[in-house]
Amino acid sequence: MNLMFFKYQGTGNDFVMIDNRTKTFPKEKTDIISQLCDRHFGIGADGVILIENDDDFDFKMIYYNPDASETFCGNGGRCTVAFAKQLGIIDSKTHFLAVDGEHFAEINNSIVSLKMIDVEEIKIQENSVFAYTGTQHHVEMVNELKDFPVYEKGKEIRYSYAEPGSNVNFVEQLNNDTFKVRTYEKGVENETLACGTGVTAVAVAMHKTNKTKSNHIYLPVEGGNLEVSFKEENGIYNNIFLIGPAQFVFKGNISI
Ligand SMILES: N[C@@H](CCC[C@H](N)C(=O)O)C(=O)O
Repeated sequence: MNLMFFKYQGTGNDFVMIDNRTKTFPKEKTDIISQLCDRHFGIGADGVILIENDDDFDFKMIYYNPDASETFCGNGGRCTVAFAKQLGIIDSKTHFLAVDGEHFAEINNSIVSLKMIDVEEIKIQENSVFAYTGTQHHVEMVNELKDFPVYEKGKEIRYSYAEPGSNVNFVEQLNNDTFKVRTYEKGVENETLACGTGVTAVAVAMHKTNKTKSNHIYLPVEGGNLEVSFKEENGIYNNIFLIGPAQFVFKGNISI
């Protein structure tokens, strides 16, 4: 079968995007997902995203990690909004459905502001924080993040959580509202250049543990700069927005 794909990236977190409104993508063949993401034998990506029709929303986003596990992806969500605009499904504002629920978003000159789910689950642990932001995130502060062994330590911590495990974010505070982040992603099983649900977890974790009083946080990552703004009411974080660039890279056809 010949498959048309679009490649997008958001702060270096890159995705193969497929317009599956015709429902022709063979979802049951999970090895195809890994093949498409393979950087040597496929297109190369941190995940695969399908856009499908939905009766009640502008579209439905389906996200797969390279190991074919399904979850939500923040940068993927931002890229999906840009892709929906390129396909002519939306103009500048949208309301769409994903595995973690509904999302609102707005796109202006390739900058996508994506409303994330409310964060109710924030667990303060001995030297870290765990937060659920559409997927599982461990947040830990370290010194000298530039030289920190993100892959080795991330892999160890990722498997210390019960199935499905957790993504692992290492953080260094740069000033009162700015935190540098490097993330080990489960499902990719490696460090990626950025993680949207990850920086969202970092922003709420830093606020919750009084590392910042700001509700608009700047998050430099390996692939660029992200921002997260939020409101906090009785320990629950709502009106959370993940903000950053989402860019089309190229399109093509691949035989699967
Ligand atoms: N890069 C993503 C997160 C993708 C999902 C993650 N690997 C998981 O399994 O939870 C993001 O931008 O949020």
